[in-house]
Amino acid sequence: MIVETGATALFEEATAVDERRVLVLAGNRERGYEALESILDALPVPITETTLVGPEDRLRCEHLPQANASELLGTTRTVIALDAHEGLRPNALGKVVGAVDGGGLLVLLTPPLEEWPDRRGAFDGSLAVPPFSLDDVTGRFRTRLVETLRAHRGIGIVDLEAERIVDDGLTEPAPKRVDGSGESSLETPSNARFPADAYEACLTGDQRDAVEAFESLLEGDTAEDSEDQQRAVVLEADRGRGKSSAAGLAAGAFAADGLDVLVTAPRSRNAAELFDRAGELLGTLEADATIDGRTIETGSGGRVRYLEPATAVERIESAAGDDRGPADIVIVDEAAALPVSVLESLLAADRVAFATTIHGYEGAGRGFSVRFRDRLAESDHEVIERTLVEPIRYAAGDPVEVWAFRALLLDARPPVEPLVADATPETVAYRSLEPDDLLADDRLLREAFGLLVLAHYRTEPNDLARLLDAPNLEARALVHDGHVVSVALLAREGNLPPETRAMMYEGGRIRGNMLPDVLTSQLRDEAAGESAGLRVVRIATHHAARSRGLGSHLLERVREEFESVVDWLGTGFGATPGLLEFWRENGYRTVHVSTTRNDASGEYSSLMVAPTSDAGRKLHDRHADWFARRFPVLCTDALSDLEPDVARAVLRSVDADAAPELGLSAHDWRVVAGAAYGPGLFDADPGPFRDLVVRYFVENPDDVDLTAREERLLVLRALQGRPWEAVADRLEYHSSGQCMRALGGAFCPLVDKYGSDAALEVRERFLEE
Ligand SMILES: CC(=O)SCCNC(=O)CCNC(=O)[C@H](O)C(C)(C)COP(=O)(O)OP(=O)(O)OC[C@H]1O[C@@H](n2cnc3c(N)ncnc32)[C@H](O)[C@@H]1OP(=O)(O)O
Ligand SMILES: Nc1ncnc2c1ncn2[C@@H]1O[C@H](COP(=O)(O)OP(=O)(O)OP(=O)(O)O)[C@@H](O)[C@H]1O
Repeated sequence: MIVETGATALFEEATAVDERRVLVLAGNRERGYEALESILDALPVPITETTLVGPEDRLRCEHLPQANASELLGTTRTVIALDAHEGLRPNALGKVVGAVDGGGLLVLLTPPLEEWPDRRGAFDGSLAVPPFSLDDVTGRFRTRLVETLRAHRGIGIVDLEAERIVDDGLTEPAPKRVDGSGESSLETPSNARFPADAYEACLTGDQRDAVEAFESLLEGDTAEDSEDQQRAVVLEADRGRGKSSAAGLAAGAFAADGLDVLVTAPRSRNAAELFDRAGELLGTLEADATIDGRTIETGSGGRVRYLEPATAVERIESAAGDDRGPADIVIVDEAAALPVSVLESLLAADRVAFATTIHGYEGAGRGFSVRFRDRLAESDHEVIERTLVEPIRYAAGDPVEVWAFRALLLDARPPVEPLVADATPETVAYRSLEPDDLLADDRLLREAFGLLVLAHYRTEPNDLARLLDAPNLEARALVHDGHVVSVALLAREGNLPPETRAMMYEGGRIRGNMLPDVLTSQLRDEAAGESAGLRVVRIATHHAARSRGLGSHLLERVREEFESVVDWLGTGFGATPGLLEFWRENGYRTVHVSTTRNDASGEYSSLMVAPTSDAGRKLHDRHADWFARRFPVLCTDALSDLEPDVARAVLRSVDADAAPELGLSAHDWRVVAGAAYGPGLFDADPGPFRDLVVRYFVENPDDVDLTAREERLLVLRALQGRPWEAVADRLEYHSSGQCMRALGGAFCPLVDKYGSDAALEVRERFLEE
């Protein structure tokens, strides 16, 4: 009874101020469900607007397991109940909170709050990385979560055991001012090309501006507009600012104008709001629209339809060069939740819009900003950006948003620039970021986590829990005046018992242990997990203090601290020439490049090792040899599309001692020298050329002087076997013939450097002529 009354009061307050509230039902799980059912009966919320997120489908409403919480991204629910009794995935909490409507309620079913931190759940199992066990996983993330639940406004807590409302969660807000100004400012822009109804449907000025930005995707937008100019619109906002709706209003306006709009999002459901707004607008415009699931067709021949990302990419790619393409306009919703490689492929469309969330789930989807924005800037698209700030789903200042940002550190930021601008290796102190210190010092935690989030493709709320609770992880930092300027996340790997190694070798899966896992299961080295290692999972330097040696200083200090207790230091990351160079400079050497692109970053991953003991050296040396040997064959197979500059940097980052011995016969040398100095042809027998190229890059001799263009030619033609025309085109040679001569020329210094007597004889013979 008291529970229903409390929940009703909380719900009424939420509705009155268009904010959200949280209700925690802490105690026995069955009691929690009984309370939840009576609350749902008491609240004036239809079952169709309620979702239960948890392991079992126990209520009559929609049900999702925590693992599928992504389905809620971009949707709006009035009540969501989250059952955390069998464990809580921090990512799921982030996604769930963002989907609750203003005037809505998030109900958390938890164990008694005092006991919750010590209760291990399914997510904790994922943190128990061998050789550690579940007992080694701590409960600090939940300790912190409980503290925030108790401390923040707008959160009611019920102790089910004591049948007591511990905190009613009411904030007793002042009655809302009725603000008419918002309405009047929403005028249709002058010279608008979309119908006025599209603007009148907007709820905030920001949303109106966002809709207006879409007008740039119309043909002939400006006097100087050329039809060929590619254009892109980027909408960024925190959750619930109405960006999907803005995209929907624009989509409706395009379709009313007879245009074909292709919408894609990670899941069809994520585009629900977009389709609702498009359909409503077309209804208002009386555009004779027919709606069939995720396809709307208008009387003027326009259309808005949803396609899965993979299908959308396929259609766009197969229509490349086609005048009309698969659609006039492509809209990508929840873009940050898609892999960069998919976003890049979507950029093949001439007119494209991306709507994306800045803070709010999956570690703020920083990938979009960190990697994709650069690629967008490099593309031929003229980009218009809009940021939506004013909240729509709930009122500004919503206490639940404040709580979620803090509890999951969704808005964590590195220190502001002036605090670290003067940092140099001489001014900083090296320190361990012990989980207890992070728990006790929220500023330190925010700075360190904020730096990791900003610098990396995807840092999620789950990573916050890992940082605080995973037994295999350590964090180290450089601090300047107490502020974090460089941070490294380290994982202990290897040191695995024989049974675990055998299990991996026989195809079993293991948590964590990225390097031993790949070296054992893919590269068939059963002993790879025996030695102890430390992998640098992530490293980041504050953007205001990069290129001053801080990153290198941090790696040096890490090495000093750990070299006597591990056999190797290692790392694995999306390979770019700059990063490969950074790691190489710091003594790490490549032993493997993944044979598929990383789903999130779109790059091939490079694995590097810096040995610190004899055992580590043996492990490194055998893998470096194997890698140098297999690389040329991979270049015409899985790595045939590796960027030439990455291939150059990868080979240069292999230990020079692993440079393969040249087993070229006298005849092989005559073929190579004949092509370099005489009339011979590379195409007749590419094998010996390849060996020579690998040897050259890995050994990286000072006395051979090839230009970057010549080296790219060696990669593209000699290693990857790409057709002459394509290579000539890419490297801007006038013709295939010129490209062939250039390749011969590039081999001359290699023949001079490595050639056997047979090779030098050939050279002399042609030089004399
Ligand atoms: C496992 C991983 O975490 S890999 C991912 C590494 N982290 C990131 O990419 C996040 C963003 N980048 C950063 O935070 C920093 O650039 C770091 C951590 C890579 C390097 O930190 P810094 O303090 O700048 O390192 P430091 O000054 O010792 O070395 C810089 C050198 O590394 C190389 N380098 C590092 N990153 C890049 C890059 N993206 N592009 C080109 N060169 C690079 C360059 O040689 C650079 O020297 P330069 O500026 O004189 O050309
Ligand atoms: N112009 C509008 N007319 C009617 N409802 C709107 C409008 N704009 C936004 N809303 C409502 O506000 C809520 C948030 O809007 P929307 O889903 O477009 O925001 P979003 O920024 O895309 O959010 P998310 O990041 O969660 O996807 C939804 O419930 C939506 O129905």
